[in-house]
Parts: sequence; structure tokens; C-alpha cells
Amino acid sequence: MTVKIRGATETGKYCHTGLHCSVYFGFSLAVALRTDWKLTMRVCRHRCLLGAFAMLLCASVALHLLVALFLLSAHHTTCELSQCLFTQPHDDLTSANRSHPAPSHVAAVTGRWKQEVRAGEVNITKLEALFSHALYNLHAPPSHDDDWLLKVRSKGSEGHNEEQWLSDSKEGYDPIQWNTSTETHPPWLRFHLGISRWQLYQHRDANVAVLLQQLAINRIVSAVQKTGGTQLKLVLTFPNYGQALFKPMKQERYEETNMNLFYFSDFERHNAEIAAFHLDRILGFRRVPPVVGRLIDVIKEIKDVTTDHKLARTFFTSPVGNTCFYGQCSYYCSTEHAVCGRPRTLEGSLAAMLPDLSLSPRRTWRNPWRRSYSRSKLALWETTPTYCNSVKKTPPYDQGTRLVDLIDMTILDFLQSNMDRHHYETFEIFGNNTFLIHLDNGRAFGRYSKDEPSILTPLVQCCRIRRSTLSRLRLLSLPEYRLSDVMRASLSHDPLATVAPMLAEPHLSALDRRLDTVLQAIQRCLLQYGDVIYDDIPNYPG
Ligand SMILES: Nc1ncnc2c1ncn2[C@@H]1O[C@H](COP(=O)(O)OP(=O)(O)OP(=O)(O)O)[C@@H](O)[C@H]1O
Ligand SMILES: [Mn+2]
Repeated sequence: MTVKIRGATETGKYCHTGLHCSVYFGFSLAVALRTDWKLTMRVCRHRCLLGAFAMLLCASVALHLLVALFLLSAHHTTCELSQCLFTQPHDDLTSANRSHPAPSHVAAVTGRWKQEVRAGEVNITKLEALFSHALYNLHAPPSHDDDWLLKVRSKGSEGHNEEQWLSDSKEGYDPIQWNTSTETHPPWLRFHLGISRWQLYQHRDANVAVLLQQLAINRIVSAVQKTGGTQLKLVLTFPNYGQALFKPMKQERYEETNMNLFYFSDFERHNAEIAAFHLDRILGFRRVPPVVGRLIDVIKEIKDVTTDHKLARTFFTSPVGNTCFYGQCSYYCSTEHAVCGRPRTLEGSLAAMLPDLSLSPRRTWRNPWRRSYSRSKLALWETTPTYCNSVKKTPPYDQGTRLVDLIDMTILDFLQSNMDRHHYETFEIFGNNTFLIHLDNGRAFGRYSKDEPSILTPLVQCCRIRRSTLSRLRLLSLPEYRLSDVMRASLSHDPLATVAPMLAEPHLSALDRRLDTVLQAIQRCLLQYGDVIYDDIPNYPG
């Protein structure tokens, strides 16, 4: 009997011979018992001695084999255990599969993401160090009255008193506790009053954290659909009259956008809205309104409190018992694209609302580098390398900071891979001399495996950048402030980070890769032209 194990073939041969000889030995013994012992010994002397020796060898090899087999099986068990530790099950959590009840789903996703967190530990001290850096502490609060978006009327100035704040005491709303003193203002009002010509909020503004916390936990007293825009979103109202723009989760955080979707038919992502707020703040812009993640009970916090009949009519129960709704909009508002709770819990982003348009009107500007929004046509800028020359001569890009502000927005968009910046807005009251509001980042962070170089075109064609922006980008490329590390740390503060990290690790690595690309593009500009840097920080050394 030959045991077919590699390296044991020789041993097998001996076993074979041993077996053969032992049979022969037995046979000879039988003959010897019946006939002459001497004759028997003469017949089998040599063969049987060899047989006995081979049998001994066989027994020892078999013993070794047994030990080896035992060790092998023990090793195999260890391998399986280590695989369990490093390879989580790849649950298929596509939209079609999203009807599973919450606990198992959340557990599966959490497991997967916990592992990714291990891959890149959260390092809050790096973020702290970044925000303490002089480059983040350059702006002094505006000193001119004209630089604030809103003003609190002094008590007697126009014959009004605190009663002007009082509403018709609607059910569910808090009684108004605030007066003209800033100390009494709710966080959303403080946020509005803190908007200036240069930014939406100040660096290290303590009110931002309080505002985010309120958005994340405050009771929702009303939910109506937001008109305008292409995809479903709701305006939520809180008991203190604060409001938020809610965008529901439409795809899982780790999913990459389908390669065959055009940028204009891509889904909006709630986590992109959240991540954009953090990225914009890390870049030192502070031009995205504060955004936070929240789990919403779609029945208690939307259906039961909505006064929007059109929205209410679109609620239904899915075949597996989850509560879904789809609202009314021009993209993805149908039963097939409904957003569903698990069974009624839905993840989403809540952006602090800007002051009402009646109080502070905004101006909408067409982005000169807007895409064609057609499947086949290219925009003029895509075929004209000198396109920026004409933009630079056209108001408002021919004066002030508008062009470098647009380049700032371009850099934000390239880093987060947002191709959907067709328009941007400014506060009308500030005229042309103001920052650009970075609203609507829902189509960012769709792909991490691919960068979109065309987003960087304004920078490449104009070769112009603020010195403060360039300095911060260089800082973020250093290991001690690495962009991916500070983003991971910043995002870990979001309440939804306990469910799963807000951005997948590959998205964070893509940020570092794209930052390198931006710095290389600037380097090429510096080698080619003399007038690349717009020095907005002349007093800053270096
Ligand atoms: N935080 C906010 N506060 C006030 N208004 C906002 C806020 N965010 C967005 N808006 C307004 O809501 C409108 C739609 O928002 P948004 O652009 O995010 O939606 P959208 O469906 O992605 O739109 P589009 O399809 O045109 O890109 C915009 O006109 C914008 O002015
Ligand atoms: Mn949009």
C-alpha cells in the first residue's frame, strides 16, 4: 500500500516491501510448522530479515506521519481563525438588499468598518495641532458693520420690542426665551448672526459644535419637502424654530458610484454632505454650512409631523415591512428609488439652514467651468486651453478675489471629486467682494479608485492661487498634519461615526493622492509663470 504524500514515496516503497515480506514471513511460518524448520529458514532467511526490518521502518514512518497530520490540522484551524480576524464577510448591502431589519445589518457594517478604523487609527491630536497652527488663526473678526450679514436691532431703535420674536405659539414649539441679548439666542440664530463677508463661521467658533449637537438630537416638529433641486430632500424644523436641510441615505457608504452613471444622474450621498463640511473646515475655508449625521424615525419624525400632503402620500410599506417614501422631484422620486427605513430608521445628513432668503437674499452664479450636462457635448472650456484668459477679463473675475475664490472651490471639488458644481451662491448684500458659499456637495465622494483631472481645469488654466490656501495645502501634505489623518479625526466626531466611519479608508487615501496632484499642478504653474500666487497674507512670514 503506497501512501501518496509528497516526499513520502520512498517510505511507501519500504512499507510495500515490508507488507510483502510479512505476508511471505507468515506463509513461511505456516510451512515451517508443518514441515522442516531448517528448510523454511533456508527459503526465507534473506527476505524475511529484510521484511522484519522494513516493518519496523514502516511503523516508525507511520508514527511520524500521524504526528505530522495532527500538526497540519492544528495549523489549518489557526489559519481559519486568523482569516476570521482579517476578512469580514462582504455583505451585499445594495439598495435592492436594504430591506433587512436594522440590527443584523448594522452589526455587519459595523464589523466591516471597525476593521477599517483599525487600519487608520483616529488621531485627534493631529487635528488639534492643525487647528492651532498660525495659518488657521489669521482672520480677525470683521470690524466694520457692513461685514456682517445680519444685525441685531438695538432695543428701542425702531419702536419694536421682544414681542416681535413671538410667533402664534404653534403646537410643539418652545416658548420664545430669547431677546436682543446674544446670550439668549439659540445656536441656529447665533450661527446666522456670525455669518460675515468672509466666512460662514469663525475658526474654533464654539457655537458650531452646539449647533451640530442640537441638529443631531433636537425633536423634529415639522418635515416638509424642499422645493428646487433635482433630488428628494426635506426641511426639518425644531422646537426652537431652527431648521435643517435633510438629505437621506441613498447608497451605502462603502459603495462606489456606478461607472456608467453620468455625474448629472449620480445619486446624492448624505455622507458626502457631512464629509464636505469637515473637509472645507480643514482646508480653512469655512464656506460649507455645518452638517451632521442623524438616524431618523421615518414614521415618528417625518410622516407623523409633516403637513406636506404630497410627501405624505408617497409613504408605503415595502414587501419586507420597512417604511419607505419617495416624495416628488425630478430625479429618483419613484417607488423604485424610494428611501426606506430599517424598518423605520433612516440615516441622513442635516445641514444647518442659512438665513431665510427674505432676510438675506443670495445671488446665484453660473460656474464658468460648468459641465455641459449632456451625454455627448463638451463645454467650451474643455476644448479651449486659453479659456481662462477670457474669464479673467470678465466681471466679477477681473477684480478682487473672485477668481482665487473660485480656485479654492475648485480645489475642494477636486479633492472630493465633485463634478456637479454647476452654480455657486453668494450673499447679495456683500456684492462681489465676498466668499462663495460651498452649498450642495451631495455628489462628492462617489469614487475613490478614480480621480477626475478635469475638475482641476480652472487651476491648471488660470495658474492662480491664494497664498493662504497654498500654505495650508502644503501643511496638509506633511506627515504631522496629513489630510487623511485629520479628516479621519474630524469625521470621528459625527454621531453617525459610531454606526460606521463616515468615509471609507480608500476615500481618505484618495484625498492624500489628490492633494499631491494639486500641489504638482501648482508646482508646474510656478515653473511656467511668475504671477501665480495671490498674496492674501502679506504679513505672514515665509
Ligand atoms: N444649508 C442650506 N440652507 C439654505 N438653503 C440651502 C441649503 N443647502 C441648499 N440650499 C438650497 O436648496 C437648493 C437645493 O439644494 P441642493 O443644491 O443641495 O439640492 P440638489 O437637489 O442637489 O440641487 P441640484 O440638483 O440643483 O444640484 C439650492 O438652491 C440651495 O440654494
Ligand atoms: Mn446637487
